[in-house]
Amino acid sequence: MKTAIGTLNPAKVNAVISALSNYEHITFQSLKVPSGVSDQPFSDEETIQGAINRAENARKMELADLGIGLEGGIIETSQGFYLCNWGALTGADFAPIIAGSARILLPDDVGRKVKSGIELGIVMDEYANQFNVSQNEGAIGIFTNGMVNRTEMFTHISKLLFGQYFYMQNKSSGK
Ligand SMILES: O=P(O)(O)OP(=O)(O)OP(=O)(O)OC[C@H]1O[C@@H](n2cnc3c(O)ncnc32)[C@H](O)[C@@H]1O
Ligand SMILES: [Mg+2]
Repeated sequence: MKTAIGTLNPAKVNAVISALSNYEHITFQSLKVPSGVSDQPFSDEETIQGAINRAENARKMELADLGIGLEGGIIETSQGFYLCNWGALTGADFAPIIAGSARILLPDDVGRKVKSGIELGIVMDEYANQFNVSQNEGAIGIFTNGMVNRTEMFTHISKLLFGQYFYMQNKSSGK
């Protein structure tokens, strides 16, 4: 079963592949696609929409059976700014399957810089004095001292997505 992944970011691609490593009948193709939302989504709603758009764009461009989209964003609450990440799994004959991940509070100065219009990836490189944080451990890796990295978090989302898909398949085939 051919699945198109709507990104070339290795932190995301490796996450999807590792989540499905025991399912050999599922093959993957990754490609860069438009998310249809801002480069830095700023609400759950916008982040979810970005994930759905990536999944659908990837599926259609690759003529694949399934499309998967993973999108990172930030939300503002009365407690401060939180990192949020969402994923979507789509196919021609079912409504998008959605899943979100754990969220953590960001330092206020990081959140405010993102709110002022700078992408989190850029803010994080400067904050951590590193290069390409978003393609490696991610903000979540930096702020959890490496205990949960971005790939691990997206692996969890990928399992939540495909798990729901397999459940739906089994249910409709009466298993
Ligand atoms: O190539 P794509 O798939 O777009 O990967 P990306 O790293 O840009 O990731 P997103 O578009 O999903 O995330 C939106 C922005 O938020 C940043 N971002 C999101 N989560 C992050 C994290 O955990 N660590 C660092 N940057 C993060 C990311 O770098 C982008 O600037
Ligand atoms: Mg991006």
